[in-house]
Amino acid sequence: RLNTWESLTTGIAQQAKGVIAPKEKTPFITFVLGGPGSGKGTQCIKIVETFGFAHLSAGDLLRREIASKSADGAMILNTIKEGKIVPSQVTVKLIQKEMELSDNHKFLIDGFPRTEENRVSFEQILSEWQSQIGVEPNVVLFFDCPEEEMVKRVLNRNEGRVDDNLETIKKRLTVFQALSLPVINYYSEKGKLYTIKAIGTEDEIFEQVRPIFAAFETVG
Ligand SMILES: Nc1ncnc2c1ncn2[C@@H]1O[C@H](COP(=O)(O)OP(=O)(O)O)[C@@H](O)[C@H]1O
Ligand SMILES: O=c1ccn([C@@H]2O[C@H](COP(=O)(O)OP(=O)(O)O)[C@@H](O)[C@H]2O)c(=O)[nH]1
Ligand SMILES: [Mg+2]
Repeated sequence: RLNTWESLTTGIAQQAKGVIAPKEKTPFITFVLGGPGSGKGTQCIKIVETFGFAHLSAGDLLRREIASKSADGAMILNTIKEGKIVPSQVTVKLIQKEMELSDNHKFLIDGFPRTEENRVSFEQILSEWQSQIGVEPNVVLFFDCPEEEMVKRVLNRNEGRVDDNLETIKKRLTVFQALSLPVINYYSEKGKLYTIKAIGTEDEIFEQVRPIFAAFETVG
């Protein structure tokens, strides 16, 4: 019997690709959290290479909306320039669509949830899809990085982002402290949080990340 997740995702996958690709596996969801410049995106690439996850960057999905000149594009651009958080319904819808279109069942959700409101909205979606197996992510990674290091990295990022300037970075750090740390604390209390000391080389940091996912691989 198809569960809710399977029937939903199969229907959409068929429409999109013209093939029947039933999803047999329970989704495995990882949230990747940490301040701006803490190295989330960089480590996600390594996790994808090593463990075969689908990488969904909330920031990339929002930037894609801006680039495609969609109805929400101008609002998203202004919000990002101000270092504020886009309304949950917009971000959750984009993430949901990507998950439905993916052939993968292992998801890295990078840079989301950034607020308690983001978290609750996403968990509501999960609960509709998979009421039988709970509404929590399986793993929450927290890249813990000193502010001065994050500022240095963001100013050197060179991706032409409208928010990678000192003025916006200061706002983003304030938003991170006020709105995102409560989400991290929530998952810490739930026993889901894996804190990574996010200083050192990319490879050194990945050696802290690797055993977390390796442990889940052996469990199955
Ligand atoms: N361990 C590291 N040491 C130095 N620079 C890093 C490290 N990891 C990532 N960077 C660089 O810092 C910048 C921010 O990294 P990124 O992965 O985009 O972070 P985030 O997604 O958390 O904002 C990028 O230019 C990246 O190349
Ligand atoms: O769930 C999200 C993710 C991102 N953003 C916005 O997009 C910006 C860039 O996010 P991204 O994750 O790309 O930045 P990073 O932390 O990687 O530097 C943030 O500052 C927010 O303004 C948002 O509103 N909601
Ligand atoms: Mg990023």
